[in-house]
Amino acid sequence: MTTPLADVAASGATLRAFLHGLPGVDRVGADQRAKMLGTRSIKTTAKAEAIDLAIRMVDLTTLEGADTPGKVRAMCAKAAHPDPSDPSVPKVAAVCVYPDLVGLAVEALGGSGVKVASVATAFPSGRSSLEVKVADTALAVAAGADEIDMVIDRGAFLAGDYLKVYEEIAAIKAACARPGDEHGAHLKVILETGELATYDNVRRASWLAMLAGGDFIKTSTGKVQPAATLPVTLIMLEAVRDFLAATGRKVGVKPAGGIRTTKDAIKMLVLVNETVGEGWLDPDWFRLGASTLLNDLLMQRQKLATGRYAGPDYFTLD
Ligand SMILES: O=C[C@H](O)COP(=O)(O)O
Repeated sequence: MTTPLADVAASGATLRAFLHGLPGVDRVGADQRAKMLGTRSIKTTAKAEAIDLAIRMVDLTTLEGADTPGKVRAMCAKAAHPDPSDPSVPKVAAVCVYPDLVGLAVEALGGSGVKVASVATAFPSGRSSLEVKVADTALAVAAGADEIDMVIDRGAFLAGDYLKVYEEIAAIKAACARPGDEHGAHLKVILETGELATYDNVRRASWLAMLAGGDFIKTSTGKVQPAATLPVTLIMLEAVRDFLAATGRKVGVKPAGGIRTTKDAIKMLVLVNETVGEGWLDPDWFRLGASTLLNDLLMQRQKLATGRYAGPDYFTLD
């Protein structure tokens, strides 16, 4: 007898049986399909729309030990007005920073509509106790983070301790709650696909994160290679599509790490359109986590509008 979806995490054994019962990923098929979709070209008018959509989907990110208040303030200004000389350029979806910089980002972005995302849970390795991870999350939520980007415990996942990973995600989801806010901070669950070894594991980790309550599944921290590849993003998109069909709950997807060019971003949008359709072509359901993509989107946007590139000093540094 199959375990109902609501009960799959009743024990480590039921969870394992469920995750290992998911259909295996055809590796060659996934690579080929992602490659084929990655070669699709789009028309100029569609390209202009795609660039603006991609800008609206960017989680503008800085996750460096050397991040200063000044750098984060400058990034927030850019997030709200990517090109101050052109008010037709849309704002990005969110900025993404370390927990100690959330308060500053909230203040800098006040009223702009740009969300503040914070990494948490001993990012990027995730190697700490659950107590520390919950406290890390609570700090960011209390400082006003709209979104939490947590990392899964890859060590536990690869050792087959799926229940530990599930319970940790559920605990972090609980730490996202905020008094007077029905949903609390949105939880993005970073799988760090570059450490998961197989596409089957990417599918299993996607389901695990969604079953445990993740609002988004995210490929990578940006600190491990390979990061947001097309095949991995494809597998995660298929997972959210199948999860919606099975449970009625829609989950978002965020590829992050190594997305640097307009071409990279448009390939991602084609993948979304062809895999899960227009329902995910929205910043509420699809994000592009990137530290340096925005400038290229702005350059290509201007090239489309004017026929020429701005000089290299035109846009502020990412
Ligand atoms: O979440 C976003 C990533 O950390 C950014 O990675 P990136 O620097 O390769 O764009």
